[in-house]
Amino acid sequence: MRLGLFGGSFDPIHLGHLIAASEAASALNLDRVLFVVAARPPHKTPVAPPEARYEMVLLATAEERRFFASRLELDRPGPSYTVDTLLEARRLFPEDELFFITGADAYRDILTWKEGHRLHELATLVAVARPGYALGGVPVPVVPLPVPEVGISSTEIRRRIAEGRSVRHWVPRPVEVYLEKHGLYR
Ligand SMILES: Nc1ncnc2c1ncn2[C@@H]1O[C@H](COP(=O)(O)OP(=O)(O)OP(=O)(O)O)[C@@H](O)[C@H]1O
Ligand SMILES: O=C(O)c1ccc[n+]([C@@H]2O[C@H](COP(=O)([O-])O)[C@@H](O)[C@H]2O)c1
Repeated sequence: MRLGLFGGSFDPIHLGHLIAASEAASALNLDRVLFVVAARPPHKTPVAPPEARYEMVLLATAEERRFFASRLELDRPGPSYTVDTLLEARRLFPEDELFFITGADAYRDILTWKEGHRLHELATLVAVARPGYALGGVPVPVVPLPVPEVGISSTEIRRRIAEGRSVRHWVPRPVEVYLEKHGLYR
């Protein structure tokens, strides 16, 4: 099995993530993509609690056969280091070929990540394009993946909600309902 792990804070998950994951799945012929919710990202402090971000990922991935929400980093104490996630994934799925997918912008700092210089030995690293960021300039071997440019970010979604503006069509409809129901980011 060719297994993709899409790492992110997902605060909240949005259409930019889903389009990138779908392009990666097609381009790399992935059987499954697990959306790995960074419970305690080492480099930033999410606004919504981990369980809420995970529930939104569950809602957003429910209708796509190949997409799954992953609790790997929620059920592990301490900071959510990618090296620990890849080692655990290799233990859980020893037969699978692993692909770790995230934005090209995130990889530019990869040498500051825990054991960042050796992550490419644990999985094929896939860097999806993001508007405003060049695909090059990553200091370790990665597979660059051009995807349709979607200028949506979680930061912009949180800002719009705080300003009382709609996020209709920025996130899947069930996520929009969840955000309203729980009053997140107001
Ligand atoms: N619109 C997008 N197109 C392509 N990649 C994206 C897009 N939005 C996010 N990504 C990538 O997906 C990964 C996980 O994203 P993350 O959960 O941090 O969302 P984000 O929108 O970047 O959040 P924030 O605005 O809070 O920093 C990141 O590496 C990011 O670069
Ligand atoms: O392992 C680390 O030290 C590390 C440091 C920074 C970021 N990451 C991972 O990079 C991915 C993208 O991060 P972000 O902030 O864009 O959501 C996500 O899976 C993070 O857990 C990992």
